[in-house]
Amino acid sequence: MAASHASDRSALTKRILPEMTLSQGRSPASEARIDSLHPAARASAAGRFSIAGNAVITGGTGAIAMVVSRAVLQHGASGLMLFDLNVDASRAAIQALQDEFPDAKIEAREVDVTDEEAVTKAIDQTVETLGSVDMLVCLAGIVGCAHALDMPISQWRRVLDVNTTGAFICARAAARTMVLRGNGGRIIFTASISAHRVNFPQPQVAYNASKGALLMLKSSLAAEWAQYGITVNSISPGYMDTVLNEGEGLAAARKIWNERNPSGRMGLPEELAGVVVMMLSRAGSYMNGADVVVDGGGHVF
Ligand SMILES: NC(=O)c1ccc[n+]([C@@H]2O[C@H](COP(=O)([O-])OP(=O)(O)OC[C@H]3O[C@@H](n4cnc5c(N)ncnc54)[C@H](O)[C@@H]3O)[C@@H](O)[C@H]2O)c1
Ligand SMILES: OC[C@@H](O)C(O)[C@H](O)CO
Repeated sequence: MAASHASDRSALTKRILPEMTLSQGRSPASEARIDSLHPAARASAAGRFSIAGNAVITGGTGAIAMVVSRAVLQHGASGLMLFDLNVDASRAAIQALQDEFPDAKIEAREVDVTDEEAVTKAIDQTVETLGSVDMLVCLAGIVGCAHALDMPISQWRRVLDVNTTGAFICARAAARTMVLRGNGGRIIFTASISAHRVNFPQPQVAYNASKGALLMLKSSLAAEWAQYGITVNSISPGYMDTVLNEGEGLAAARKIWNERNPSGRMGLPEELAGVVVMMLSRAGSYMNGADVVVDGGGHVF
C-alpha cells in the first residue's frame, strides 16, 4: 500500500515536473546527506547550528534582512545573494558585510519578487555566480494600512502580490534548482503576528490576509517538497523596531503596541535572527512546515 502510494506520488510528480529527476530510494533528507551538507555538525554540538551553502535573501536590503544576512554568514554560509528593489542605496552596508566576511561571496541584484521572469533569471544567475541556491529566506514585504471599506483594490492586489505571490514565485524558482541539484534545501517565509491575530489599532486587512495565506502556503509546500529534502518553514515576528513600523501616523500606535505587549517593547531584528539560523542549520533538519512566533509574549487585549 505504502509502496503503491509512493509510486503514485512519483508518477504524479513526474507528470507535473517532467523535466526534473526524482530521487529514488531514501529521501534526500537522509542523515548522510545532511551530514555532508553540514560536516561541522559531526564535530561539535555547536556545529549543529552551523549553516552550509549559499543563501538567497529577498527584501535583502531591508532592516531585518541585513541583520539576518550577518547571522547567516556568521554561522557559516559560503555565499549570499540579496534580492531587492533598490540595491544601490545599500552598497555601503553590503560592502561592510563583505569586509566582515572576506571569505564569503556576497552579491546583490535588483529584483522585484512579483516579476516571475526576473526572479527566475536572478535565481539562475545566482546558481551561475555562487554555484547553488541551498537556502532561501523570503523577507520582501510591504504593509499598506487602510480601512477595508475605502482601500483601493490596486493596493490590496499589490500587498498580496508582494507578500504572498512574490514569496511563492521565489520559493518555486529556488526549489526548482534545489530539486535538480538533488541536495535538498531550506526555505523560510516571513509571516507575522498579523497572520495569527488582527492588529490594533491600525487597519491592515490586506497585510493580515497576505501573511495568513503565507502560513498555508508554507504548510502546502512543506508537504509537497519534503520528498526532495527541502524544508519550508516560517517565522512570525511581532512588532520589530524597524522602518516598517515608523510610518506616518504610527507613533501613537507604537505606544499602544508596547503597552499591550507583556515585554513592554518592540523586538530587535537580532532577536529574530537566531530562529532563522536554527531553521537553516542542521539543527533544523526535521523542522518542516512549522511556524515560529517571536513576539515578546503576545499581545494582551
Ligand atoms: N518589522 C516588523 O515589525 C515586522 C513584523 C512582522 C513581519 N515583518 C515582515 O518582515 C519582513 C521584513 O520587514 P522589515 O521590517 O525588515 O521591513 P523593510 O521595509 O525594512 O524591508 C522590506 C524589504 O522588502 C523590499 N521589498 C518590498 N517590495 C519588494 C518587491 N516587490 N521585490 C523585492 N523587494 C521588495 C523593500 O525594498 C525592503 O528592503 C517583511 O516581510 C515584513 O512584513 C516585519
Ligand atoms: O504585525 C506586525 C508587523 O507585521 C507589521 O510590522 C505591522 O503590523 C505593521 O503595521
